[in-house]
Amino acid sequence: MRPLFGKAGIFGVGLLGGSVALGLKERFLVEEVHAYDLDPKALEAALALGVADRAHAALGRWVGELDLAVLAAPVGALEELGRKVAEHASARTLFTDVGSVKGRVVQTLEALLPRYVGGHPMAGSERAGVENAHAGLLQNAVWVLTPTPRTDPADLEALKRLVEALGAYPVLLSPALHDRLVARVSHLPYLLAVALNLLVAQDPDRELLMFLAAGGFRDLTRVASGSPRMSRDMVSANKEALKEAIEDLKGLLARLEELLEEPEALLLAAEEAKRTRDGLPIVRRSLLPEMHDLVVQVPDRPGEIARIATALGGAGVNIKDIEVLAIRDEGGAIRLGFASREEKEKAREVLKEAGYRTR
Ligand SMILES: NC(=O)c1ccc[n+]([C@@H]2O[C@H](COP(=O)([O-])OP(=O)(O)OC[C@H]3O[C@@H](n4cnc5c(N)ncnc54)[C@H](O)[C@@H]3O)[C@@H](O)[C@H]2O)c1
Ligand SMILES: O=C(O)C(=O)C[C@]1(C(=O)O)C=C[C@@H](O)C=C1
Repeated sequence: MRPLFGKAGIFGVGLLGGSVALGLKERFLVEEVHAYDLDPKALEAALALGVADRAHAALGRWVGELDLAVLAAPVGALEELGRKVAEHASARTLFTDVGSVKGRVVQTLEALLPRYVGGHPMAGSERAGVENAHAGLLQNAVWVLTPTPRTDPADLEALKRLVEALGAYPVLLSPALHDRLVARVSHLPYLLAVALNLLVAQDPDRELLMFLAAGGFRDLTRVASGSPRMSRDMVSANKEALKEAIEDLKGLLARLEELLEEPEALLLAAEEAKRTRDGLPIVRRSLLPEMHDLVVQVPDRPGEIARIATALGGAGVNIKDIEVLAIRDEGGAIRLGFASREEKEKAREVLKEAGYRTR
C-alpha cells in the first residue's frame, strides 16, 4: 500500500501534534515525519519517542519540500507561526491545523499559505506535551474540517481521506459555525470547570470542600487541570461565540434556580438533561480492535502477573491487552484481552489448570 503523503511536517510537537505524528507513522500514512518546535526539549522527546524522524529547531528550505504540514501550536501562536512558515512554503504542501478555534485563524492562514484547510480534532486531554501523545487519542474522534469558498475541493478530499485513515470521522463545518458550536460543547464547559474550582478556592471551608469532592465534582472539572495558558488562549480567541453561550447559560441557571420552587417542572428539566446526556454517542478510544476479554482473580502477592503471563506464554497464548482492574488487601483482578474467542478459551483453560479463577 502506498502512503497517502511523502514527507509530513508537524509544527508544534506537543500532545496533539505528537498524536497526529504517531498516527501517521503507526498507520504508514506518510514516508517521513519532520517536527518543528520552539522548545528543544519537545524536539528531543519527539525523536526519542519515535514520534518524528527528523527534528528542526529552525524553519528553512525543508518546509517547502513537505507534502503535508500540520500546525499544532497553541491557538494564540498559530497565526504568527503561519506567517513564519509561509516564508518557506511552496504549493507542493497541503497545510492544515488542529487549533481549537477557527474563525480568525482560518482567515489568516488561508491568506498566507498556498494550500490550506482548517481542522480541529474533537479529542484531547488535560495532559499536555509530546510525552502524553498517542495515536489512539484521535481514534473514533470527530474531526472538524472547515473549508471556505477558497478551498480547493481536491485538497479537502485529500484531508478527509487522511482523517479517515487516522481512524477519525471528518465533519465539514464553516469556521463560524464551528466556533459557535465548540463554544458550547468545549469552551463553556472549560470555563464552568474554572468557575466551579474558583467557587471552592474562594470558600472559607476550602480544605473541607476539597476533601469532600467526589466523582461528580471531579468528572465535571477535569479539564481545569489542563494548561491554563493554552486554555486561556483558546477561550479568548473564541470570546464572541463564548459570550453568547454564557448569556444562554446564565438564563438557564436563573430558570433552574426558580424551578427549585417547582419540583415537577424541575423534574422535567432534569429528565430532558438525562435524555440528552444518555444520548451522547459512545466513543471507544483505542488503537486495539475489539478484544475478547477474560477477567482473572489475582492474589495480592509478588510474582502473580509474571506467573499468569508465563503460563499463557508457555501455552502459546498471546496477551493483546492487559489492565489492572482493582487491587484490595486480599487480592484483585486483571483484565486480559485476546485477539480471538479461541485464544480466550485456551487462556481460560490454561489459567484454570494453573489454579486461577476467571470470568
Ligand atoms: N489539548 C487538547 O485537548 C486539544 C484538543 C484539540 C485541539 N487542540 C489544539 O491543539 C493545539 C496544540 O495543543 P496541545 O494540547 O497539543 O498543546 P501542547 O502544549 O501539548 O503542545 C504545543 C506544542 O507547541 C509548541 N509551540 C508553542 N508555540 C510554538 C510556536 N510558535 N512554534 C512552534 N511550536 C510552538 C510547544 O512547545 C508544544 O510542544 C492547540 O492549538 C489546541 O487548541 C488541543
Ligand atoms: O480533554 C478532553 O477529553 C478533550 O476532549 C479536550 C477538548 C474538550 O474537552 O472539548 C478540549 C479542547 C479541544 O479543542 C478539544 C477537546
